[in-house]
Amino acid sequence: MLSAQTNKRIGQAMCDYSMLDDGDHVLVAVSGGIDSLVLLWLLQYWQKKAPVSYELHAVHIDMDIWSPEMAEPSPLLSLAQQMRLIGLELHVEKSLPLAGELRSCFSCSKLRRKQLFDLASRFKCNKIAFGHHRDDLLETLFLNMFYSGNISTMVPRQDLFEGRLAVIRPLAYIEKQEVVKIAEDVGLCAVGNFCPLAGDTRREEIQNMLESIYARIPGAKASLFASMKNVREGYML
Ligand SMILES: Nc1ncnc2c1ncn2[C@@H]1O[C@H](COP(=O)(O)OP(=O)(O)OP(=O)(O)O)[C@@H](O)[C@H]1O
Repeated sequence: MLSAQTNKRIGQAMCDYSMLDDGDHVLVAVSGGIDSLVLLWLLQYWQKKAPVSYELHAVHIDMDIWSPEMAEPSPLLSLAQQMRLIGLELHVEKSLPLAGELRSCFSCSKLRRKQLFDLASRFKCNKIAFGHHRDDLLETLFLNMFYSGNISTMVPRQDLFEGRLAVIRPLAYIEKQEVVKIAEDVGLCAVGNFCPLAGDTRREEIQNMLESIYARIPGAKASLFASMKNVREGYML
């Protein structure tokens, strides 16, 4: 189900950033997208063979976008089906209202992040796992350079609140296509995304740009990824 190479890369990321420790309680943020479903399956799969013992708490924030008039089934029903396949319970929490703010990807994800942090504290979790992978990290690097004028990305591990909580991204070293392959092998399916704002056009633009670079320059993706670990500060402005 997990190729040796993919397994090795996930293990390397876990090890490089000490992602899991004995006694950890990990809140796994499950959107219903394929990345976080694979993440949850994977953390459960690793639980059986990891040298450390940890607990998983799968949590979904219901963004309350679906309505019965929509042609497709409720995402919560589809999500319940995926959870049966994984064999874990899912805690579903209604999203907090966006107080006076216009709905945008930025405002929704900021609020969701805060809500997940609060839930981690409520469930006594010391880690939160997100489903971001290597392609997400690379795209964010370019998004930040092109639109915010800084060189940064999402890190595989980020310690917050004086170390009381750590955000971890166990898929940080594997590519989207490896995530999709795991999903196919396990039989996981992404749940429909009904957000009218779905499809981040800036991110899509960067994705297209990177895809065309990867197609033209062999090894460019690996090299770009390696460069994030090899910043020569003395040669920056
Ligand atoms: N509604 C949600 N409830 C819980 N966690 C979420 C939710 N939306 C996003 N997340 C978390 O944030 C991560 C990144 O969010 P993003 O919006 O990029 O996800 P996505 O592309 O919709 O789904 P996925 O990353 O699971 O394929 C997800 O992998 C997941 O861990």
